[in-house]
Amino acid sequence: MGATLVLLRHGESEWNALNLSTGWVDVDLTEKGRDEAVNGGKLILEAGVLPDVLHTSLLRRAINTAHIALGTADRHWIPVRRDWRLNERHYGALQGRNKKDTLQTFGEEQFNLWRRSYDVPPPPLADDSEFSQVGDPRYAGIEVPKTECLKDVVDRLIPYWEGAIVPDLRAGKTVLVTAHGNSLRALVKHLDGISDADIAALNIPTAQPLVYRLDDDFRPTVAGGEYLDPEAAAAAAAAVANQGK
Ligand SMILES: O=C(O)[C@@H](CO)OP(=O)(O)O
Repeated sequence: MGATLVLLRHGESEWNALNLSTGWVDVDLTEKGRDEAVNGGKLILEAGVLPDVLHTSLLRRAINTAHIALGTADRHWIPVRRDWRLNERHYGALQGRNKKDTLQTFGEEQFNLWRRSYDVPPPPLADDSEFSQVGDPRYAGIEVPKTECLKDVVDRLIPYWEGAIVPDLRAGKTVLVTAHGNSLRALVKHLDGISDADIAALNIPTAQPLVYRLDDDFRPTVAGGEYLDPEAAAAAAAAVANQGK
């Protein structure tokens, strides 16, 4: 039968604009980020990949991107599920730190390991840090991470993929997932079977819809999916890759 999945990273956030590592810190979109979300919604509308259901993280940059994009596509009314398992990777003690400063202080090799390796988490964040989410009511009932590597994100995200998103796809719904650079890297790694080494080179651009047509086993029919605006997506992904330099 086949199913359609649309992945959308949030538009530029206030901390993207300041080049700060963000993770679970709940910053909003910039004006540019809101414009990017409108553009993402237009692309979705023009391509006719109209979502029937939305899955988002618990972070306002993803929630607001979905709200704006779906409003633009006239699909603001579809049902929504929000889950912490779609949150950005927790950036540990790097949350709130400038990426360029981190690179200069610790060197490029360590910076790249923390930023893009599969299994090296940044140092843990202290619970009493102003950037900690411990005690935030939205995470009642779960143990808030102190840091995460991409493997940790895969481990917490796949149960949600299998338990919440796949059932919607199986029911024939077109599913929109609005999430984050690294939580979407984790999902794409799983979908495309990307190796632990190769995932380091993958960057997800802000607010560029990425469409996966899936087969009956929920595997991509086209490896890597298809960006609705491939040129803009490639340029924006290259800009993400170069943050810190
Ligand atoms: O700061 C973050 O949480 C992420 C996404 O914005 O950054 P990076 O691309 O460096 O992993």
